[in-house]
Formats: sequence, structure tokens, C-alpha cells
Amino acid sequence: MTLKNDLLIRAAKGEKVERVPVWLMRQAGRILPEYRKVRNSVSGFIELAKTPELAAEVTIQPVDILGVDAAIIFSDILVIPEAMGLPYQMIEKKGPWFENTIQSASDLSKIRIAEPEEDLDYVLEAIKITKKELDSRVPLIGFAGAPWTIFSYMVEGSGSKTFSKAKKMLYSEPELSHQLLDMITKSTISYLKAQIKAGANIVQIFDSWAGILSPEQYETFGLKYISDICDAIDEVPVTVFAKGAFFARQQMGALNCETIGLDWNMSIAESRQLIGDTKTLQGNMDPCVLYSDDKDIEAHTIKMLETFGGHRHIANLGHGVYPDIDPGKVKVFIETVKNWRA
Ligand SMILES: Cc1c2[nH]c(c1CCC(=O)O)Cc1[nH]c(c(CCC(=O)O)c1C)Cc1[nH]c(c(CCC(=O)O)c1C)Cc1[nH]c(c(C)c1CCC(=O)O)C2
Repeated sequence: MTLKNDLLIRAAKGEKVERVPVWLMRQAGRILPEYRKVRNSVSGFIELAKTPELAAEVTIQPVDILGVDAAIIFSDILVIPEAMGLPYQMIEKKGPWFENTIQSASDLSKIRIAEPEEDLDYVLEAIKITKKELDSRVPLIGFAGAPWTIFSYMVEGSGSKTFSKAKKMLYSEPELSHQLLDMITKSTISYLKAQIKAGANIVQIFDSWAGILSPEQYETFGLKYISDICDAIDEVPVTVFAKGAFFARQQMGALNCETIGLDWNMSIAESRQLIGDTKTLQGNMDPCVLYSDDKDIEAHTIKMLETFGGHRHIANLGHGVYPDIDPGKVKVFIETVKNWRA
């Protein structure tokens, strides 16, 4: 089935587009009252994510309500630790929590490489239903966490300001760390391939905690595994978003991927220079601009679009949209992008 709106895919591949495509990281499940309604009909996030019909419904809501140029499948990066043998809970107002974590070789021996067709069949089913209901209106984005970010949660057992337990393991037990990262990488590659087989048109790797590593650690424990994933995926375009990894932009330019996500700390011109002309750049407006009035949102959005220049650009925020942002403000951002021409 050919896509009716394939702007995102063409922009990712560096082909000519009539206008810049736009979507928002975390567009599903954060800001829409329509989402809250569905979410309140079940026990919580995990039940929602594991009910494919409902996951498909909330995946499509931003396409219908906000008018974005892509849907992103409603799930979480933490489904991989669960599929490997570490189940999680989402605690209201606190975030993810794991009862068991990885601290030693003995812990590592108790987990396995995920088998997506078995362990993550609910995500694959949600993708299939979403594709059917989207009816090729826009592309569907599949995703996974980057190995380092997943490792952080598996070692730490919850969110953290510093992720110092996870970093400690990199310094004190490099070999064990590599073994775990390798298992996560293998799980992630088969998971992304399964998402593509089920219908994902493009995939994004989220390295949310990239920015807390030193450049040397990031090269050894972060980028290496992202690079392995990029090399393994050749079916669809790949986007790498490494939050805070300003120090690694030049190396990211050499990854076997189509698009690099920028956060709002990264200067657009400098990023283009460091990454080179062979990648599409995605981003990167500060999510907090969306707390401003409409006129200022428009001005900031246009300035961002002009700086990227309208070619090899996918408009987005520099990180996920915050939960208390008014959907009306998000619409101003989206409409401004859609009305702008280079
Ligand atoms: C680090 C990370 C996580 N999850 C994710 C990341 C990477 C992106 C980033 O850096 O923000 C990615 C993610 N999580 C979720 C999606 C679905 C699609 C989308 O909305 O874009 C995506 C793409 C759903 C979710 N993931 C989560 C919810 C809220 C759960 C609930 O309803 O209680 C949703 C809809 C929970 C979650 N999941 C995670 C945390 C820290 C939390 C708690 C804080 C929060 O709400 O974001 C881990």
C-alpha cells in the first residue's frame, strides 16, 4: 500500500518535499483529553499498552486531532526489559519501577534475549491494527530505546537524576556491562525488525540518557551498540535521537542511519556542520516554547524552520511534549510548520 502522505519518509531519505513534515515526540498519551478518557477505562498504562485495539486507538488520536504527519505506536521503551525477564510497573506520578534489577553476573544469567514474536506480540498486534485503521493516511513510526538507556533502567530499577548506579557499573564492571548491552542490542534488533514486518514505516531509537555519559564512555557503551542496530536495519529509514549527546554529533554523522534528532541545546547550524549533508535532521524547538502565546510560538517555529532551511528537515520538538501543554498550542506549532514554505 502506498502512503497518501509520505512526506516524513521522503524527508528522511533526503528526497524533495513540498513542505516540511511535522510530528511530536510523545504525542500519544500525554496531552490529549481524549487519551485520558481511554486511559481511565483501564487499570493503567500497562494494560492500555497490552490491549492492541486501545493502543491503536490512542496511536491514531494525534493524527485525527492534531493533524501530525506521522503516528508513533503507543507503547514504551521499557517493554524490552520486560521481554528479557525484568517486569516493570508504572507508578502514578513517579514513573517506571522494576522489582528485580541487574547487579551481578548471577542476575544476568537469569535474563534472556527477547523473542518479540512471543514476548511482544501485543505491540506487533497493535501495529497491525493501527496500520489497518490508518489506511495509509500517514506513516507509522516504530521505536525502541537505545541499549544504554535500557541498560540504565535495568540496573537502576527506576528513573534517576544521575543514573550513578548504571554509570558505576560501566566503570567497575565493563565486561558485565558489555554482556548486558549486547543482549539488549540483540533483543532490540529483532524487536525493530518485527515492528517493521508488522508494518512500521520508519523506526526511531531513543537514547534519552546519552547526555549523562562522558564522550569516551558514550563511544564505548552507547554509540557502538546504536551503530550495530543501524547496521542491522536496512528495511526502512532509521532515526537516532540521543538526548544531550552534543559531543557525539560528528560521530553520529557516520552512523548507518537516515535521520539524527537534535535536542534544543544543539545549535542547528553547528549540528549541520558537524553531522554533514548526508543526514536528515529532526527537531528541535524547546518544548517550553509551547507555554508561550500563539504569536510567540509562531515566531519561534518560523525561526527554527528558516534556520534548518526546509531541506532534509523533519520538524519536531527537542524532546517529548510536556504533559501539561495545551493541545491548542501544539496545534499552533503544527499549523505553522504546515503553512511555511522554504
Ligand atoms: C525514557 C523513555 C520512557 N519512555 C519513552 C522514553 C524515551 C523518550 C523520552 O526520553 O521521553 C518513550 C515513550 N513512552 C511512551 C511512548 C509512546 C508514544 C508517544 O507518546 O510518543 C514513547 C515513544 C508512552 C508512555 N510512557 C509512559 C507513559 C505514562 C504512563 C501513564 O499513563 O501512567 C506513556 C503514555 C511512562 C514512562 N515511560 C518512561 C518514563 C520515564 C515514564 C514516566 C514519565 C512519563 O509519563 O513520561 C520511559
